[in-house]
Amino acid sequence: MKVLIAGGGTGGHLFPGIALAEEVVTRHHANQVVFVGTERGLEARVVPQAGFPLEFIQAQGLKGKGFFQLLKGLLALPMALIASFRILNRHKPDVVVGVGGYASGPVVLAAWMLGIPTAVQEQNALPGLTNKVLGKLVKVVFVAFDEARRFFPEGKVQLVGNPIRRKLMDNYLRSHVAHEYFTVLVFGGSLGARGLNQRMVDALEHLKDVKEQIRFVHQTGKNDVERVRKGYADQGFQAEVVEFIEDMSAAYARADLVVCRAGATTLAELTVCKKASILVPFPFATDDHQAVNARALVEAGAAVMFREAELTGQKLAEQIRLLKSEPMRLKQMEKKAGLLGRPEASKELADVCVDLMVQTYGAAGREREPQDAAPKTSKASKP
Ligand SMILES: CC(=O)N[C@H]1[C@@H](OP(=O)(O)OP(=O)(O)OC[C@H]2O[C@@H](n3ccc(=O)[nH]c3=O)[C@H](O)[C@@H]2O)O[C@H](CO)[C@@H](O)[C@@H]1O
Repeated sequence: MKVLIAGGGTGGHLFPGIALAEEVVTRHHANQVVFVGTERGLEARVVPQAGFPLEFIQAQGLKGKGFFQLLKGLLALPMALIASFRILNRHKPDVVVGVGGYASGPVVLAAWMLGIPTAVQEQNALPGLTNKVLGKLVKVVFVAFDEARRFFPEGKVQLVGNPIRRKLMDNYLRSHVAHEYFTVLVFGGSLGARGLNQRMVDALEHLKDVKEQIRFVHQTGKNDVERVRKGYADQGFQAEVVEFIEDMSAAYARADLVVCRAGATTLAELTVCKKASILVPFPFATDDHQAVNARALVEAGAAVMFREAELTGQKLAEQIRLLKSEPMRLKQMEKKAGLLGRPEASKELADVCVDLMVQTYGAAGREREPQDAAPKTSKASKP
């Protein structure tokens, strides 16, 4: 089976795609995955690192950018479609899955026009514009929140959760590694969050009395690392402050408490890794979708949420102190987070991809050019 995954931009869109890709290629040695993204997205760095081929198209967003940006985006669409047709004709995928982000729209649209089976994966409780439009065309819409169902045609929706990268899945079985100090992991989605960085630095002066008992691992995003590092140092706290955490699995495993945004992929990871969290949704997310995402965890008792506008450093410090002082409550929150986890999401997505391929091309998949074909011996047992 060959799956083409389109989209990316940020980690929240890309990493569920990587998780699906990992599942597909581990199922059978002849299975292949190719990604299509944009040169300015996170995929340009992460996909090659993960060992998957990546094609680029030039694509732009259409929503919320003003009239000229909209016009620019619309004018760029025909070129993006032509590039997508070329890529699809070259790779001849059995299934195309859009994960959101700029490249997703044109590639999934082109695949649909060519009669290739298509699906989209919507990570959030409130879908973005592209997925709402594509949802009308594709065969299957994967959602992670029940709230997202109502935006898509009935009968196409499959509620499977957000796929989690393989390395993070290790935490499903072993969510803690031994460590000496109470450890707080602070991160602001894949790009970091200045607002959250500031609140955390402001909180430190209210945590001085427990500074010997507490450690921080803090991801800042670009251009804020020095300022935040200095913030911890000035107050005498031990903290690992980095721009981006490559190994989130290790970071979660060490964390007793997570302070973060409420991006959908982050939340899926918190539940699979069974982590208690303080959530501060990104206040400018389209339709406030991060707050809606967060609600599921808050209502289940797995997290507490603060709106950024109402969160002072002092309030954040009080909440950290409170949770640190109540290990039983933290354990309960972890348990409740775990109950929401969907560790099988990538498997379920991959199963549906196989079904889509079989329905359209039969069990052997599409005929390919010899250099691209699966080894002869394996064809009978595909996928
Ligand atoms: C500002 C914005 O619109 N953000 C959106 C974006 O968020 P964003 O890209 O921030 O995505 P999420 O918070 O959902 O996921 C972040 C991902 O990045 C990984 N990670 C994070 C930090 C780090 O240092 N290293 C690392 O690997 C996390 O493990 C996770 O896999 O996509 C999400 C999923 O559609 C949406 O819910 C968010 O609202």
